Amino acid sequence: MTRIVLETQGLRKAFGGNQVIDGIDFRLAAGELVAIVGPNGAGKTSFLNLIAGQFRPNAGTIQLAGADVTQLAPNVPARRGLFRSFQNGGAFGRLSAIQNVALAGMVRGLGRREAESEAGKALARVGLSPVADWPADHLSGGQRKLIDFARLLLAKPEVALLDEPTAGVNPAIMEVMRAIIAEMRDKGVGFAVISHDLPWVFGLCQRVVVLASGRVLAAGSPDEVSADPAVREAYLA
Ligand SMILES: Nc1ncnc2c1ncn2[C@@H]1O[C@H](COP(=O)(O)OP(=O)(O)OP(=O)(O)O)[C@@H](O)[C@H]1O
Repeated sequence: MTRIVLETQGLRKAFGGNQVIDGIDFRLAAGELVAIVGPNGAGKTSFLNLIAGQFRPNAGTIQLAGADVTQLAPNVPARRGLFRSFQNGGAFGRLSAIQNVALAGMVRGLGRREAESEAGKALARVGLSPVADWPADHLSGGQRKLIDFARLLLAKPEVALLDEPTAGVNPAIMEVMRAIIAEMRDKGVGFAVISHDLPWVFGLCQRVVVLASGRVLAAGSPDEVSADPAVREAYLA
C-alpha cells in the first residue's frame, strides 16, 4: 500500500478579508512528486508556508508522516523530516556555504564534524566547492539556490517542499537540480514543487495540482491538466 507522507484536510488561511487558502485537501505519497502550479497570487507559497509552520492555519489539519503538525512552530516540522526551500534561497547570509549546509545535517542529529564532512561532499555534488567558505550573501541567486539543494541532500527528509527552484537559474544548474530530485524521489522522498516552468516540472512529476484563488482548480496528470479548459482560462486571466 502507498504510504502517505503528507496530508492536509480543509486547510484555510485568511489575512484580514483576503482568503488566501480556501479549503485545500492535499495528499502526497512517499516517492511521489507533485507539481504545484497556478497563476500569480494563487496561494502556492502560502500553502507551503502553512505546511512548514511559517503561517498558522485558521482551520484544517496537516499530517506529516502520520503525525499532526498543524500547530507546530516552524523549526519543529524540520526535525520531523520536512525540508523546505524558499524562492530566494533559504541560506543564512552571514554563515558560509558549508556552515549553512552542515546545519541541515546537524538538525537531523549529525555531530558537527560529520555534518561538515557530508556538507563538503554535497557542495562538490552541486559544483560549489570553490565557494564553500564564502558567506552565503556573497553568492549569486543561482548559487544560493544550489546551497538549498546541498542542504536538501544533507537533510534526507521524508517530505521536501521546493518553491520555484529553477527560477532565474541556467540550464546546467536546472539539470543538477533535476538529477538530485529524481534520485531522492526514487529513494522514497515525497516532493511538492512549485514551479512556473511547466515543461521542466511536468517532465519530473507524476501529478499536478493547479491552485487558483486559494483552491484546487484541477488535479491530475500533466496531460490531463494541460487539456483542462478551466486551467487554460485561469492562466490566461
Ligand atoms: N504575510 C502575508 N500577509 C498578507 N497577505 C499575504 C501574506 N502572504 C501572502 N499573502 C497574500 O496571499 C495571496 C497569495 O500569495 P502567494 O504568495 O501565496 O501566491 P503564489 O501563488 O505563491 O504567487 P506567485 O506565483 O506570484 O509567487 C496574495 O494575495 C498575497 O498578497
